[in-house]
Amino acid sequence: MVIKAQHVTKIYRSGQLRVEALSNISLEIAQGEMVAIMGPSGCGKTTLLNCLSGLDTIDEGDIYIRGDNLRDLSERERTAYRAQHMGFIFQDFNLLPVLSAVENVELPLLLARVPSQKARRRALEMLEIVGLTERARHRPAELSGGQRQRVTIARALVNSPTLVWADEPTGNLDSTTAGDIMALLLRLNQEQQQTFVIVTHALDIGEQAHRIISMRDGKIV
Ligand SMILES: Nc1ncnc2c1ncn2[C@@H]1O[C@H](COP(=O)(O)OP(=O)(O)OP(=O)(O)O)[C@@H](O)[C@H]1O
Repeated sequence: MVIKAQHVTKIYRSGQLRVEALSNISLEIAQGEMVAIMGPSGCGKTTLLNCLSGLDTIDEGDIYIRGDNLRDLSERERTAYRAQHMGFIFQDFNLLPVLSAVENVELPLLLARVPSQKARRRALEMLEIVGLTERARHRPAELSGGQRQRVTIARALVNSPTLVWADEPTGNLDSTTAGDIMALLLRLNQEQQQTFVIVTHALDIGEQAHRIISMRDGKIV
């Protein structure tokens, strides 16, 4: 199992308020699986993704990524682990506005000290895979929403992560573009055996995954 969660509870506290966002969640996700996390607004989907990926900490339970208990890793180790083994696709893109598409995509490689020529080659390869070769020199502001999302995907996958986390990857795209993006993720999942965990509201997107994890009120149902 690539991911194993056992009895995970996550509580948000602010002042007197206490929200149990995850209640006693246990799950397993296998290498190469594409899993969709679905459920109504506020049920804890984003929280689950943030906790499983180690972006956020949990209050009770254990999360194992490829056998390593996240609890046993320091903040710095978890950050390094994410940089090496994980890719993130979020809805608000997080692209750097002053960099071109290819510069945005090669950034994770340069941060990992890959030589610049090699990084550029690999970034252009990824842009070709997502069908954006012609837009490589454009900045995010000069791209459409769907094109920006494809740059985000190229950047998330450029260092061949074993695990890819996507939070509403098609959230603000029209249904045709959303379908194209999902087809792209499915193809990459098949070709490269990467594991995908996708949070989505859209049933037509979720149904294309290998498995749907349904949540309600912080629990898996
Ligand atoms: N930083 C926070 N502090 C306090 N409560 C929070 C915080 N983040 C989320 N919550 C609460 O935790 C619960 C789960 O939120 P989460 O964002 O995980 O839900 P979601 O299923 O992703 O929702 P949506 O589909 O609307 O994005 C909600 O009740 C939310 O209000």
